[in-house]
Amino acid sequence: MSNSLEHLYQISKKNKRVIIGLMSGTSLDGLDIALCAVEGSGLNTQLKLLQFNTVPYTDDLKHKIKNIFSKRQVDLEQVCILNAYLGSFHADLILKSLLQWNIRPAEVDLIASHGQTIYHAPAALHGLPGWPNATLQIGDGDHLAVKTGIITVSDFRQKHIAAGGEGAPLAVYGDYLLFSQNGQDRIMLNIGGIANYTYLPGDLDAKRVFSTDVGPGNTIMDAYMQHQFRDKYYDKDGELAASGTYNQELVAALLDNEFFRQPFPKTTGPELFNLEYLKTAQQTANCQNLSAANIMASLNRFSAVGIATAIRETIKGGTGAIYISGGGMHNRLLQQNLQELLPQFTLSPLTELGVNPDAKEAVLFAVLANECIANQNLDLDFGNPKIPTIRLGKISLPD
Ligand SMILES: Nc1ncnc2c1ncn2[C@@H]1O[C@H](COP(=O)(O)OP(=O)(O)OP(=O)(O)O)[C@@H](O)[C@H]1O
Ligand SMILES: CC(=O)N[C@H]1[C@@H]2OC[C@@H](O2)[C@@H](O)[C@@H]1O[C@H](C)C(=O)O
Repeated sequence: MSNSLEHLYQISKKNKRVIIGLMSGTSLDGLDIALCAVEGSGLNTQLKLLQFNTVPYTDDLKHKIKNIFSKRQVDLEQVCILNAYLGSFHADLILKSLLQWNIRPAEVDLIASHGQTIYHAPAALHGLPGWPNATLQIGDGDHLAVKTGIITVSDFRQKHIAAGGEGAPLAVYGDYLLFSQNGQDRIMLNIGGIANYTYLPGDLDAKRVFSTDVGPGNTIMDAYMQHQFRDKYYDKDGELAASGTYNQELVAALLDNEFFRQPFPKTTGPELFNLEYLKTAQQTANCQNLSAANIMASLNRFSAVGIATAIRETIKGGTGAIYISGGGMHNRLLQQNLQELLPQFTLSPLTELGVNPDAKEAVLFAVLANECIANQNLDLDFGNPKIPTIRLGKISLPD
């Protein structure tokens, strides 16, 4: 057996693994690096976050990714180059973080790399009869494995599609394993560029568990801020939106899309929710001349209503606990809007469950890599063809 294969086999037999989870999401703000100690697997998984870093991308890198991100036509040479570049660059960022944390690469068992989504095209979005769900993440795992010397699991979404899903949300697996609680209905809400949540019923019935995207979190707000104000990437603390008033007609027009009528679970992305989407809604609502503050207030309300409506549909007439993660939890107006729209629910930051909310998605990928490598059957069955019971990810060996 080769050294790497032997090493992989040894790691698969371990009961405790040190795993680095990586996430670079649709907001393109940087790379989240979560160093995790994972014990056990499946329903016996215990996870401790040992270290966490977010390394912001430079404006130049953001610009280069944006040029090929969620666009139907791009420069294919740039896609090809960025695929190799991001893999290798993420490896550099890991090595720097490990140095900072005083940890040798040999102490790490696995890297779990999400990569950078550059296009997400579920069939419901591309609408081409007979063509499959599809999604594309770049930043190849081989570059991470070779440069760091650490076995890398990456490209988690393809097998999900191959097995009947849409390639997302993958949060369902980790959320179920880490956060299910007997006796409490939970919504694990993540507000990134796109907002999604996992429903965890208090009776722990896996057949009722699901994760779904619910529409925009920050993505249109961010796009509008960046377009309107060259030096602003997002509406810090929701201040601009809070200085305006939302326009009811515009909010209604924003909500009037087939995506909101599709059943759960469903997925989406900035391929749909972008500035063009806003422009069309403004035309429908006949409100092209709103101030920037009023547009931001409307977009903020739109995100909140989309999220709240989906949650109320999931836990009909009930109450429950909502644990929030993702950058949108720092947007005060969005939080106020959500609390107003969901008066029967308790909204808390994920910190309350002992996990850094900014680290959550990176942590969830560490859990997926752990499941991929664990020398045990996957003891998960959601009974939902869109949430396949399958090990996800591709394994890259360093030599
Ligand atoms: N202080 C803040 N005030 C308002 N918004 C904030 C603040 N901090 C972060 N955000 C928002 O959060 C976004 C980043 O969130 P996050 O990193 O969770 O998204 P992501 O992981 O890239 O997206 P996704 O989960 O869709 O892949 C920023 O682009 C911004 O819109
Ligand atoms: C294709 C893709 O990258 N989707 C992301 C995105 O960001 C949030 C939402 O849209 C979610 O569906 C998914 O990420 C999380 C981590 C998931 O798969 O659960």
